[in-house]
Amino acid sequence: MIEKGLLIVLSGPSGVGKGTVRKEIFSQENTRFEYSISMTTRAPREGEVDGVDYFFKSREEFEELIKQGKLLEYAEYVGNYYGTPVDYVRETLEKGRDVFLEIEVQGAKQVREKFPDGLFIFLAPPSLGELQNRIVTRGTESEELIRNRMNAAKAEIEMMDLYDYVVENNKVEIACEKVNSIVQAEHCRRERVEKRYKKMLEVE
Ligand SMILES: Nc1ncnc2c1ncn2[C@@H]1O[C@H](COP(=O)(O)OP(=O)(O)OP(=O)(O)O)[C@@H](O)[C@H]1O
Ligand SMILES: Nc1nc2c(ncn2[C@@H]2O[C@H](COP(=O)(O)O)[C@@H](O)[C@H]2O)c(=O)[nH]1
Repeated sequence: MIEKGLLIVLSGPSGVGKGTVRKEIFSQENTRFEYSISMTTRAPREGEVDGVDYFFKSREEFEELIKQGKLLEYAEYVGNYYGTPVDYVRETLEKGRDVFLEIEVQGAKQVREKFPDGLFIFLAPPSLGELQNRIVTRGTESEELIRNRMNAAKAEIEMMDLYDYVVENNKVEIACEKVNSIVQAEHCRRERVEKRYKKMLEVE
């Protein structure tokens, strides 16, 4: 069996705290994941840096990437394209490194079809009221965009059953601990399967 990295997908509605949880996990010294930077046609927010937060693209550039098959998944979300670069993900997994995607649910569904062995975690808000409160407090979206994102959130929350795990983001540190534990448990499970498989091959 070829040793490959684990594909970890963190998904959930806008404003639930995916970015906050991901940044906290990546700031921890023992983190072994590689973050896949997404492509988007959304305009950069204040402080966002091209190649760090996203690869910012025009619609034409993005549609060209779709045509060339350069995206593992992509979705049109509230008027903008978002997508995951396929080469980076495949090359990093081949090196045996874990890849961490932070994406919305339409994209996560596509990844599940291509990587059924991935680990899919849904980050859930304590309530819709708190979700709205977080998007409003972040202060990055207009009232209209907040309404659109909240409408999308209701449909996204209905999809949480499709995930391997649901983690409620009430306290950031606890949500991070849970995500880390889920990943660790998945690695242990894989090691056990691998050992059993090797043993079986020895016997034959
Ligand atoms: N557990 C939490 N308790 C209170 N506030 C939180 C919590 N987690 C995140 N936040 C705040 O909620 C807001 C949204 O968080 P964040 O930007 O990480 O969400 P997101 O899911 O990545 O959003 P998007 O999908 O739109 O990128 C931020 O202002 C963040 O500081
Ligand atoms: N399907 C994908 N969704 C993505 C990707 N990168 C980010 N996202 C998600 O889009 C929404 C909106 O993001 P924002 O930065 O404009 O707030 C959010 O849920 C992100 O997680 C991607 O590559 N593919």
